[in-house]
Amino acid sequence: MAILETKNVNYYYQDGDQRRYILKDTSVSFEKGKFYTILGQSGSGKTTFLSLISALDQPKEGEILYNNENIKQIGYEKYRRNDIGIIFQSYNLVPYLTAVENVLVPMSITDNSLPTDVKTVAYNLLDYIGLGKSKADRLVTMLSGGEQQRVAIARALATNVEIILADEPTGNLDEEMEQEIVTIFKKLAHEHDKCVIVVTHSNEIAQQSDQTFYLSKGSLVPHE
Ligand SMILES: Nc1ncnc2c1ncn2[C@@H]1O[C@H](COP(=O)(O)OP(=O)(O)OP(=O)(O)O)[C@@H](O)[C@H]1O
Repeated sequence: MAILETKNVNYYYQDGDQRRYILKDTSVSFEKGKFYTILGQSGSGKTTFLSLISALDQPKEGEILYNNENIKQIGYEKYRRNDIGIIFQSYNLVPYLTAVENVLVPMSITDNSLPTDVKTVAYNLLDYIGLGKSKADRLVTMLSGGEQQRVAIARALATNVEIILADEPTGNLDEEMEQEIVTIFKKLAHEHDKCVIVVTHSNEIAQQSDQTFYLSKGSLVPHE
């Protein structure tokens, strides 16, 4: 069963009296336990699509369903707070906080029920993702790019969400680090039953995913 679905989603920018369509009648569905990639040329609308399923922006027409419920009904803010984790190319961590403090931020605002000892959960998550206690207690600006992106992944997982969304998560990383991050995404999907959706330019990453969609001329087409 689909955990996330778009139904006849349209998105366009108004250019004078013309509408420039970025997404046209887009209907796709995503399941738990799968690692998806979205490929497409620069400017094709990949980030736009991700911002719609992240509820950072809203479709002009059509619906986005989480567990069969329109995210508009759930409430965009509530959906963002409780149901998804987002990872950005530039990490978007809070620079004056330590790694573990960054992971604690979403835990303090979610409505999801979490264990009482959230700090232990945060340390365990960082450890799972490859950052031990000494790095967890370091200011994030004192960590390497790859380590910062691991913190961002731990932060995305901290509220126990089922959907992980990432926009060019390895865009700032070297190949070795990229592979390590991709391995984490695969594990999250296959061992922890998450739905992982990654926007990327990389065919190498796409080849490692369970399903690739190619975005072109407003359509998201499954890629064999
Ligand atoms: N505020 C805006 N007003 C008008 N056009 C916009 C606006 N924001 C984005 N666009 C256009 O929408 C199109 C899709 O942008 P988007 O960032 O989603 O593409 P992308 O596939 O993620 O590109 P890239 O791979 O380069 O990041 C682009 O042509 C962009 O110029």
